[in-house]
Amino acid sequence: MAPVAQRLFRIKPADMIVAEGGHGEGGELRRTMTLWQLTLFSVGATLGTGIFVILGQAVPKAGPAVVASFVLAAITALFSALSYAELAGTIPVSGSSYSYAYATLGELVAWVCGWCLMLEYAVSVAAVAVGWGEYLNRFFHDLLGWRLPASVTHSPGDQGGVFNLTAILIVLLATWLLMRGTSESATANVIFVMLKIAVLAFFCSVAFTAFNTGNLTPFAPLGVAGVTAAASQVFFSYIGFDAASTAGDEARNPKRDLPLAIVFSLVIVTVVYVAVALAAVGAMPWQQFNPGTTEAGLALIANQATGSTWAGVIISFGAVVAIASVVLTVMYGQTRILFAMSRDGLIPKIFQRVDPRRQVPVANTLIVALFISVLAGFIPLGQLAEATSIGTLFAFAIVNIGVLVLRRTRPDLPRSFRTPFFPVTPVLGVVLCVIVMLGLAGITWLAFTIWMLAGLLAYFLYGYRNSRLNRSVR
Ligand SMILES: NC(=[NH2+])NCCC[C@H](N)C(=O)O
Repeated sequence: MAPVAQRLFRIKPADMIVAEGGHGEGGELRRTMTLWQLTLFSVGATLGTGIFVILGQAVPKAGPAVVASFVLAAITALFSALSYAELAGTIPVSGSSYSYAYATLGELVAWVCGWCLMLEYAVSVAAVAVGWGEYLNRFFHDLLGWRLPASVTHSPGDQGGVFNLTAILIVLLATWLLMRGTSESATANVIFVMLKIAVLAFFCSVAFTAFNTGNLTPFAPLGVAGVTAAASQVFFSYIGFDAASTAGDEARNPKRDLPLAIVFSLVIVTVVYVAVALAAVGAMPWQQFNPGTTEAGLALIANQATGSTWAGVIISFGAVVAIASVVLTVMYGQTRILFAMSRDGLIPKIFQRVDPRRQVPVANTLIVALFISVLAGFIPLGQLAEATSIGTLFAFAIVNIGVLVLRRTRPDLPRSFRTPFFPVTPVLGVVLCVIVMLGLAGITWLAFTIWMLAGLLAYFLYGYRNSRLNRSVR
């Protein structure tokens, strides 16, 4: 048996990761996704509750300068996106940053990364599902003048909530779709994304009719600190541009397409967000964005701008259909990450069992659905979103470090994309991730610490012993 340190930092060779991509027990994943589908897959995983709900919550922190916060968050995301693109083009498999860390920084870091990805994926699905419920309720309210009772639309303790049934509903619907197979879901996703962009464009056109430049001055009433605080909060809305990196095993031409899909999707969402944020703060004085009452914020602004509820009906209907696509694609991503971790022996085998008829990891999907439902039903949106961001930023930092390491240790590997201005870009990537993390609440840090300790415990009790690399390193 190898000494402990050697086992903790054992590396899974990049070539080996590439060679075994897509094989599970009982079947293989299919290579069906094109560049177009991969890009829209990432956009679909990104545009969601962040822009539809969290924008409204961030305005009181920064004032009209929330637009600058969106740009700041986009820049943070961009540095990490370039690192993702480089690693995705070098090690084009499913499993995202987890697989990259395994090839560069060793098993323990890979495990930590995979554990953070559960925050980025499973926990974020719960957050998104809660935002979905808000729009469903706004839709009922604006169309019928009736809403579901607070007891089944809020988490316990929040405005009389008992448990958030609406959020759980959408999780179950996505589970059902995923069980029917990937390529069908990818096609459905293209339609959802188109709809989502159409709804946001509609919002902009309505809000711009009520645009008042007076609303933009003073631009940054709460100063630079307000802008950065809001940037930490809206960072959540950018999470997901990396989603294509979880579908490497199902991409037709992963080496060429994954890096492009990652960068394209980030550019698309940045343009959309800045336009929507500008339209929102131009249409409504920032003082009227009240942190407690901005539920389904975009619909509310549109109603104010038009003086009637028809615009709200359209926006909330679109949001309900569109945010559903985030739940779908991100849940898909989570199952594929667990698939990769299970293949490596770090979590139990049940996660890599592929149903031979449907070619889908069925048990895996059901376990993920259960975990997400519990979170979505019982924890409020703000906390879920912050937990998502802190875990994601940590994983992003590791990816940036991974680029630095792999250039040194494996300069020979063919890279279909190289991050520009190396090593400045990945180093800045790490620094920006840390700055944004520092903007998150103390309670988020506490939850994150507990989550990480639980992860380490799980690793030493299970993964450390059952790792498939145990057979090669002796
Ligand atoms: N891994 C993910 N793509 N998670 C989804 C993140 C949330 C998404 N950015 C939104 O605004 O709703």
